Amino acid sequence: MRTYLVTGGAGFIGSNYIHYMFQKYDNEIRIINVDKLTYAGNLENLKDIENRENYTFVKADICDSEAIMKIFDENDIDRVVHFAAESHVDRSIRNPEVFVKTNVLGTLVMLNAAKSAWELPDGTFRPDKKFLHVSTDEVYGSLEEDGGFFYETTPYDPHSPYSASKASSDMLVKSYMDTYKFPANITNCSNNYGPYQFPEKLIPLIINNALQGKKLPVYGDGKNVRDWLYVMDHAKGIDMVQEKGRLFETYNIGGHNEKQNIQIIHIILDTLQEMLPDNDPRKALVSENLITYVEDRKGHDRRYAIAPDKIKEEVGWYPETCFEDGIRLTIEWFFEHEDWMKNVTSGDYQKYYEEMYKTR
Ligand SMILES: Cc1cn([C@H]2C[C@H](O)[C@@H](COP(=O)(O)OP(=O)(O)O[C@H]3O[C@H](CO)[C@@H](O)[C@H](O)[C@H]3O)O2)c(=O)[nH]c1=O
Repeated sequence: MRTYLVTGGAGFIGSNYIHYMFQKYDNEIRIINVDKLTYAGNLENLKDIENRENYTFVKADICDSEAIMKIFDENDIDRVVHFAAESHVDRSIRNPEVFVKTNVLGTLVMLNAAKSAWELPDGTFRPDKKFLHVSTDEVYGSLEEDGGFFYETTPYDPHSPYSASKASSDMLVKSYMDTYKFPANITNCSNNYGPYQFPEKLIPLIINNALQGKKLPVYGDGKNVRDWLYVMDHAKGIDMVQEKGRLFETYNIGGHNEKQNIQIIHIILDTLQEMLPDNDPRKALVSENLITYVEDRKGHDRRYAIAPDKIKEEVGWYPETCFEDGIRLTIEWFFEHEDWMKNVTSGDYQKYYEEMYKTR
């Protein structure tokens, strides 16, 4: 039975990945989930699988090398899938330190722990051990509005403290592959959306605000473009890269679904109107009048878009969920999980929201 060590498995993408893996492999795998449970990590995301015999949760910080080494000492880990990261660009602009600590130093700790557990006396690695580092397309910088794509060969040009920290972590993984032949892959994904996403990110924030008749903040002119990827497609892509991809390679994972932010907001409003029953009082609150243009994000990247070729040709992966279906599934999930949203938006979130949006 293959044993996975998943970091950040209580977060948005990590918890979707764990769900995907149990749906796919059921009792053929074991998953150990290590998560620090920051504001963005939530064990509620894993309620339905927490009692499985082949699942273990460990509360630990990836920067705590002793705690991480202990997991490797006590378990024969076959796969590491490294999600744990500070991920929100706006937060990184206000407080970069924690991004460097978690994303850069945390990745180094994970690399060192896996290396020492997997390395043989002759400097080669135990067969069939693999590390996958989950990263972002933001490391490539920003594209022109009217064309071009990110390729795996595109030079790195990160702009925000967040993307700079992810670029640094990618470089560390690359250095371990180049120097030690450490068995790893890097994936760089586009913007994810779907169940369990924390409402600091555009899509869940707009859904949550619209349902309460709160303003919908649009940064700048609203014409920045993101390439939206349904999170379960991403989870599948990660698994396929790890099992079918060439070791030491980078694979970009994109949604091939470019949309301007303002288009996303209109689609959400239309879909909410369509899905809410006539007798639901929230229906009257959902309105285009809530759209409010606010101060732009500092250094706001204009456009991200990933070329589909490499992962499709080499691994056979492509995004299966069209945006129309993905956004309906997402909204449906938020309708069915009102308590989840209430929980994550109580307490600290209110403070964050007021602080972040008070000048906006
Ligand atoms: C929260 C918020 C965002 N925006 C804009 C800023 C961006 O152009 C776009 C999406 O913003 P965010 O949801 O914060 O996502 P973005 O900055 O693109 O970064 C995401 O996507 C990246 C992948 O591209 C991930 O690596 C990041 O971890 C993830 O946070 O919407 C608004 O106009 N208003 C808002 O209130």
